[in-house]
Amino acid sequence: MASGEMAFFARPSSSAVRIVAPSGKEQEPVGTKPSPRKGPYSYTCHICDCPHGLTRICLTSNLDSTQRQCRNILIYGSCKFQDKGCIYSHPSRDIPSPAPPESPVPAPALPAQSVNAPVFVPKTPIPHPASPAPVASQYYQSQSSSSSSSGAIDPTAAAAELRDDNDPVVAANANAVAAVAAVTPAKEFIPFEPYGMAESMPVPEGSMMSPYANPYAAQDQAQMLEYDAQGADLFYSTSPSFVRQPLQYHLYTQPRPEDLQPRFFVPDDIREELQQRAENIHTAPAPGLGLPEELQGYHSLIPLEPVTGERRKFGNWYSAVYRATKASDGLPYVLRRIENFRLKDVEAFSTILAWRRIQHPNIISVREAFTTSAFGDASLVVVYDYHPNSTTLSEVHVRSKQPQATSGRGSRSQDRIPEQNLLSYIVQIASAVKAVHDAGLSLRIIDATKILITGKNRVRVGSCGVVDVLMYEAHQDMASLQQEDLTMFGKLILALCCHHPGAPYNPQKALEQINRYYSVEVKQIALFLMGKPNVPQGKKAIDQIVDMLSRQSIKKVEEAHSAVDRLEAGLMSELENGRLVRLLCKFGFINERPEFALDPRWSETGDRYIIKLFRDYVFHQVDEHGRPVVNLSHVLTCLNKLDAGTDERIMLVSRDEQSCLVVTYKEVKSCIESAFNELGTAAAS
Ligand SMILES: Nc1ncnc2c1ncn2[C@@H]1O[C@H](COP(=O)(O)OP(=O)(O)OP(=O)(O)O)[C@@H](O)[C@H]1O
Repeated sequence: MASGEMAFFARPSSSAVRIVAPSGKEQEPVGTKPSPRKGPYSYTCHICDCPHGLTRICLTSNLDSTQRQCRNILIYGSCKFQDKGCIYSHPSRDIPSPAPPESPVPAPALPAQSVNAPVFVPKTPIPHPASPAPVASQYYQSQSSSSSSSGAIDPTAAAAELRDDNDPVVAANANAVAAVAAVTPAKEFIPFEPYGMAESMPVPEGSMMSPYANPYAAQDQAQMLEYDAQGADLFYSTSPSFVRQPLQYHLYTQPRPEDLQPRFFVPDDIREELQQRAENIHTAPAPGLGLPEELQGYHSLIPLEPVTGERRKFGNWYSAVYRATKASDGLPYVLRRIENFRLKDVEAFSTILAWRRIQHPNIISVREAFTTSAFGDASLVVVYDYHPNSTTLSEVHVRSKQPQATSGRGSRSQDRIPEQNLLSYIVQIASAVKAVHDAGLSLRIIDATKILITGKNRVRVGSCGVVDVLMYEAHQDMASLQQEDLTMFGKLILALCCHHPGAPYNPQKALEQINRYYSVEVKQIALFLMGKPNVPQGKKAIDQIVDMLSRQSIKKVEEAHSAVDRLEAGLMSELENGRLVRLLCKFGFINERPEFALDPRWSETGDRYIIKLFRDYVFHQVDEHGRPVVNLSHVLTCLNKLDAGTDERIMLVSRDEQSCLVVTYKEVKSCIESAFNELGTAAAS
């Protein structure tokens, strides 16, 4: 850790604060303990030996105490000890409480309006001039280490000590301490530039790369934009009219200390996946596609496959797939449209009701079905759950052409499917088939183009119920339909093993391929599904496959449990972040509030002043060169200690560096709670 950072974590060994006389005045030798009433600078800390007996905060000053206004007036608005021996001056009770200490305003070189203007900060670091570089923070840094042994910390002594120095540069700095503190860059707005810091950050030992490196740095812009534009040119005759910046999935948590990663942030791969899905849901429909604006309560239709080129068929019917938003719940759904379908019997929809009851992790849920003329023809539409960023098994493993989904996961793998992945697919599909057969239904189509990969090795069978409506008139026997399901399942395995859709039509060659690359287990399953039943009743059953897969099923259950554990751990880390965000929201409600309860200085006085100083301590630290310290680990550490309300003490220094308060996190926490409760009570009344 950089030495500048260490200063943040330096823990004062004592809360005693020595008051030092300004130069030119006589100073009592350190160690003597005169009566607090005797001399202007000869008293010790409120905490250890003050007449107030305060144990909460320690206030310091280097002014004459008889002239100096009591800080309790400044902070609490009143002093309990005003008539009981407090040595400071108290204004008449009729006079309103003065404002808290303010930073000295530097000589007005700029018009008043410019004071609050955003500060321009060049992106490239500007070399700091020799003077006035070593300012107060540098002093604190050295003092904090020495003070930990002496037990005395005195920020105002910085100026005094610097003045004593013969070095004219340092002496000039001493005069500039207060002014510099007033215009310290800590108050400036510095745009957060995570990757801008990469060069200055140390690379942890043993790390393969800088923890602050942009994970996308290797990708060139064109590559990233390809993701952005993917599908748009392919799918739409007119290109989308908007320009969108490519999303950098890891931008928001960089830079971050590597050791904090597992505890405070969801793993990169999971976050990227979830963000891609969220982004996928919010893609807007391209104009000029001639799609209906509204359709039985669905709007914002967007095609999920190319609208130009070869028309897609579903059996004998032309078909199209759209994503649409349902007006009643605002969620995205998939509409599978079958063109030019004339429904002869509304009873055909009865099977859709049966499908709606099937909720299975490997089946895409069926929501509803209806007919519509909104497309200009008589269309059948079946509505399914939408799984963003998914792609079909065919696109990834079977089909010879390039993937064409709006935003599918990964491109087609030319490689053989690893045995474990293949078995995982087989177990999941067998589970789906079993659920459907147990419900007295049949899938009627088990094909690589209709099975979606919706996550890592996660498949779901789709397009359920459509064939039931289309073929309702045929009144086919359910038992034989289920037998057909099993045969189709076997064909699918052959197609996947050979990653070719024509493989099932040359089973001999396909089995040779399986022999070469896969285990006997896979071959036996494929043979059983494709072959003739060898059971007395003359029928194959999905339960037989489930039995054959029992060993694999146990493995997959274990893997699924591990995956759940991993996700829960990720969720847990975000849970912590949620806690910190709530804390930051409280800060936001309290700090810099312009007016509350008719008091324009509410957020600057009383407990709120401590909160303001704590905010500065957490976020507005500067290093020895006056540069802002953007140190996430400092922020997280402070906020966690605050949330826990620890007894650890920290020293809060006012912006003018004229006073400091030594408080515990517990005390800051209670200040925040009381200030926030005040706001909450007022909001509720
Ligand atoms: N429920 C769904 N959620 C998300 N995307 C889906 C869903 N159903 C289908 N899709 C996507 O819609 C696209 C088109 O689906 P479709 O079933 O027509 O597949 P296909 O590969 O084009 O098959 P075909 O060649 O038979 O048309 C696919 O890329 C698929 O990823």
